Amino acid sequence: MTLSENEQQARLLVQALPYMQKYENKTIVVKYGGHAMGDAELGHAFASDVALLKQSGVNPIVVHGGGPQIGSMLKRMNIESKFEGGLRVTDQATVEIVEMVLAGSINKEIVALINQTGEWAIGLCGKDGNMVFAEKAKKTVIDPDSNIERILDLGFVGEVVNVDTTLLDLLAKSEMIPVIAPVAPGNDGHTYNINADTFAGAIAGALRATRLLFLTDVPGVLDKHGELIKELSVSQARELIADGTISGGMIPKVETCIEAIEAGVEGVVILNGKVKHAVLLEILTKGGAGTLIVR
Ligand SMILES: Nc1ncnc2c1ncn2[C@@H]1O[C@H](COP(=O)(O)OP(=O)(O)O)[C@@H](O)[C@H]1O
Ligand SMILES: CC(=O)N[C@@H](CCC(=O)OP(=O)(O)O)C(=O)O
Repeated sequence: MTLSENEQQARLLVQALPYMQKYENKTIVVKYGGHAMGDAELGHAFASDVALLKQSGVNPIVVHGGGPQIGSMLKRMNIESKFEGGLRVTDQATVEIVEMVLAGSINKEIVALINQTGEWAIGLCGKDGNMVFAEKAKKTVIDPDSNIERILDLGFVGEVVNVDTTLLDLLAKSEMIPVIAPVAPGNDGHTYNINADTFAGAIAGALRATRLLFLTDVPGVLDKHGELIKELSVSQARELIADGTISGGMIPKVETCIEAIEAGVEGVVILNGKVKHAVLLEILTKGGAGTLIVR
């Protein structure tokens, strides 16, 4: 016997109930990466997922990136840009563009998309409400030729040194959904450009979030045969980095996941932001959608 369309829809809605109960009043930080943006339909689907979570009693917080969008604006302005160790070398002219693109246009685009659903979003960056403070990143790399460790001077690239959750705690009790750009001040008065994954990890850690979701452009962490790994412990994740299965941009992402879990986040999920409604499928369905990393 085949189920009528009505019955199928009703079943789906009923199946979401235990997950709505599980996440009621819990904080879910969603990192929305620049590669997952750009498609209008996907953008609307993302905004409606976040809106639905808020409406069902969850406390969603969006942290967004915008690497490719910063890249195109720098190109339009004829400012050269390069990456070292996965981070954008950021001089004064670059940090001004980074702040303009991240805390300006991209932030407000996401806010507008969520507001169009009838929910209320508020656009912020680390500067608002003294939320995040940064200091100059102290990143080192091993020179492959000499095998000697060298310190990278990345200019105004920052590392998060403090998160004050006063504003976010206040917003959690309100109708507002925070949408945060990864830009923060330093005690030295400079503005710092922070990798959006790292920034999302720091926010989730400070809030002891129940879930931290990373929306990227692959289904999750893949094994040696390219198959999706549904669940990983911190130690298994470390082994996959050590044996080279996890490489490139996935290394800092998984390292951020590990740090977030060690800071008190219950579980981190890496999933494909190019799949429509990826957030809802992950949070409100049985199968989940990507790779769950837990302690
Ligand atoms: N084991 C792995 N599983 C999945 N992706 C991997 C793995 N190892 C390396 N990668 C690479 O990591 C990329 C995701 O990292 P990154 O490009 O930094 O994401 P984003 O720009 O979304 O933050 C994937 O597109 C893939 O090329
Ligand atoms: C220091 C550093 O590299 N900052 C990033 C911030 C944006 C970002 O991380 O965006 P995605 O998540 O889309 O990659 C940058 O300038 O590109």
